[in-house]
Amino acid sequence: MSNYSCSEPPYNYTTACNGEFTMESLQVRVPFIVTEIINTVHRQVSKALTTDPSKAEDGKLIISQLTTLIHEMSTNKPLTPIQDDHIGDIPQINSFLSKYYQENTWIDAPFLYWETYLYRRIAGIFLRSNNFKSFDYFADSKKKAFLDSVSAIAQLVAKVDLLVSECSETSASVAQDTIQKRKLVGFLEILQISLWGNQTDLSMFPDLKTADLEKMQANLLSGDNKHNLVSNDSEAIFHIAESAKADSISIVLDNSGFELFGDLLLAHWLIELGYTSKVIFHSKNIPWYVSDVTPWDFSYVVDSCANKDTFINDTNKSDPSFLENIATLSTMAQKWQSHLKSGVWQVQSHHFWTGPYQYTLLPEIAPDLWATLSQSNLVFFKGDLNYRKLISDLAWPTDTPFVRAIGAIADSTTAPAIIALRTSKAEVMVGVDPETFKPLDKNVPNWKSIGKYGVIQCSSGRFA
Ligand SMILES: O=P(O)(O)OC[C@H]1O[C@](O)(CO)[C@@H](O)[C@@H]1O
Repeated sequence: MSNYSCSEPPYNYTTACNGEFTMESLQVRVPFIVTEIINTVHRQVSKALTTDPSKAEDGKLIISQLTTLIHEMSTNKPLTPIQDDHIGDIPQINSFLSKYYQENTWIDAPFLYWETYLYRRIAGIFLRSNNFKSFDYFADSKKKAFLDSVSAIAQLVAKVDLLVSECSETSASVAQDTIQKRKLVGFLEILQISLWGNQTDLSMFPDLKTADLEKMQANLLSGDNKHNLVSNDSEAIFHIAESAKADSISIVLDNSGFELFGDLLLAHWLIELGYTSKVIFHSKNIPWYVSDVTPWDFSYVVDSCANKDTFINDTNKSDPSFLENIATLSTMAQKWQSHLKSGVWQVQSHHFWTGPYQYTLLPEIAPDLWATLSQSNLVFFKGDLNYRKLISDLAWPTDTPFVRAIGAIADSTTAPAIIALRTSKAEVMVGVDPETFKPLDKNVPNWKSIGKYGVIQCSSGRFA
């Protein structure tokens, strides 16, 4: 029996309650993603047939388990316990499943639950194999989307480098309040870069073409996206950042590639302008929602940026301004590499991030992680899934205050400032004024789930 009600908001956001988008996800979008994984493994099997028969057999077994999974989804079977793969989190996930969602089928279960269940179950299929334990079935698409972003990356690095140097100017001829204004303007820009990078997510757009990616990035570069920001606490965030130098700031990452690049620029800004002495990046430890960052992706992106050859090809090799930007990027990324060596930047992974839990449960389910996050003054949560978990994926009325929706982790005596940078790809949203959302409700079909609108929201926690 499910423990939610579809009749009165706020209710759990489920396929059963919310027809169109979740149903489309269950029947089309997500099966497409699983089918792409099957195709990827199939290519591995074909290669291994003559050279490594045991790998080929292993691959075939994986394909059959993935096929079973698609069949269970399409025939709306109950969500069965996940087989243990011994990385440590499955018993807790299964007991959560049996406590709250026993006997739920795919359609009954909350969208948040069945989708996280699916990605965790897929990871288990690979982790339990002999030859594919550390195989990242999403690696190729993540790499491609990153390399396709070259033009936007080159332009953004130049922009951020300039903003940092303008804000760091120490000459007596520039008044302090001018520097302060520049810092505010720069901070607002950086937040926008990190926010809109979240549009380029390969689970929402699994078939993302280079031209579509470039179009999204062009909207970010031109500033057009700013009109689609429906809730914006950026100035409040700036004042919290300014009010006290933090020992650490945390960024709970979402997608690799272009979005991660924007997050690295945010971290660069925070260190260069002295807002903190340490940035902790929180990544996933298994392939997740197609393009989420794993520690491997993190190193790949930083190292690729440090290496000038990554982006230079026959088309751009004689473009002087491009080459200048790539040189700037390389210098900046070499600094990032040394931050990673010295611990100024740290990448941490925790099982909690790939569980099904809403973040009100963070202190209870992962007290160690919550202790780390609480030591940071600011914790940035990137993207749609983190946002849904922050607000327990409930269909709150759209003008519910963000602080109310995130519940206990907004505690005003102990909690860090919690910041959401999210482009909206699901029907749940809070903290938007009626004069903003009412016209959208009326005029833009499915405006909350099309990935075009964004929010920058903040709970001030102990800085209230
Ligand atoms: O990468 P993000 O921003 O978390 O987006 C992924 C989310 O968007 C969706 O496509 C729709 O909610 C889900 O796959 C997932 O919740």
